[in-house]
Amino acid sequence: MTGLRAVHVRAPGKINLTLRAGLPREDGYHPLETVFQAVSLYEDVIARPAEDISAELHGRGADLATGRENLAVRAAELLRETAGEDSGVHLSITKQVPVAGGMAGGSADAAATLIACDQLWGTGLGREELAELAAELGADVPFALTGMSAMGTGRGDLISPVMSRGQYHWVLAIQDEGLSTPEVFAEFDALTGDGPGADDEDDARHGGEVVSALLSADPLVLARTLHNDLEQAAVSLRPGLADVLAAADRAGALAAVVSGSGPTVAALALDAPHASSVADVLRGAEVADEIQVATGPVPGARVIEHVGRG
Ligand SMILES: C[C@](O)(CO)[C@H](O)COP(=O)(O)OP(=O)(O)OC[C@H]1O[C@@H](n2ccc(N)nc2=O)[C@H](O)[C@@H]1O
Ligand SMILES: Nc1ncnc2c1ncn2[C@@H]1O[C@H](COP(=O)(O)OP(=O)(O)OP(=O)(O)O)[C@@H](O)[C@H]1O
Repeated sequence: MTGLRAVHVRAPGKINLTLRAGLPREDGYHPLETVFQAVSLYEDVIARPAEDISAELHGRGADLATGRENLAVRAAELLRETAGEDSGVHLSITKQVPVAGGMAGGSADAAATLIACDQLWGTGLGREELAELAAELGADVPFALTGMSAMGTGRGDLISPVMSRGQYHWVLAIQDEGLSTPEVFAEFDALTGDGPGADDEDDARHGGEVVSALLSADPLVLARTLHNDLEQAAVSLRPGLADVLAAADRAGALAAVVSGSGPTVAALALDAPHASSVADVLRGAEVADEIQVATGPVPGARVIEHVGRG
């Protein structure tokens, strides 16, 4: 124990700029090649010393489970066990990232919790060991630690940072009712059969295109590279998403793509004023429950405040 009274950590949601998925492996996971960008919708976790591990949720997640079903609680338990710690923590989590929205909100909670508890308990584990725990918790958790822009391979959990120039402006079309990630992957399998997958020659080229687009700082160049292999599966489960994609196009977005397993649609704009005008048009089109603007890339899970000893 460090004697700290509280640690506040913030972690971002993500968009998959490009995502290529292959055929399922023996463990059921799909090999991925994806380029992530962390965006300015955040999860805030405040960790305070307590006897046991518990959580309370505010914002979007107010009705989510606060027991072991919660990925943040599992993150605290895993860290406690790994570090041989015997103290507990109370987690106060404020969610901005849509729940089950394909933007990895639960993963951001888990990443923020690992950092917050590590600081609170003074576990002495390094960033690399925390990244290993992150991968145990879920495929999207390691990226939430790293943030910015990165390539994800393996299950999407092997992260290599990617250079990016400039800020990109996004309009996010958010739905109240989420999609289940395993169901979207199962629909992807049903639609692809044993067709081509991530080990296609084209795929490596595609990831490379996004990487050079990010160096250009030009949203028009990035727009041409957005792609998601899971989009068709998400649209098949939620046909209304086709209307969102079409409405984003009509609203003048440079390009739009379903993020990860959906249902959030991310539409790329030229700059901040353009994002605000695309957002207004999309609100008027009434194709989503909520429209938000966000920018990226932004940093991964980081400490905002330590509340001192005393
Ligand atoms: C769709 C993405 O958001 C893209 O970044 C991620 O691949 C999903 O990552 P995640 O939600 O952290 O996924 P996990 O919690 O590890 O896995 C949930 C379920 O999603 C499916 N899953 C996930 C990742 C992956 N590479 N292949 C999969 O098939 C599996 O059915 C798995 O049981
Ligand atoms: N802290 C948490 N926040 C949100 N969901 C959580 C959390 N812990 C567990 N869950 C469960 O996980 C499910 C998906 O969570 P999440 O919001 O991370 O979805 P997602 O953004 O689609 O994830 P991904 O993009 O990583 O697939 C939720 O429906 C919920 O049941």
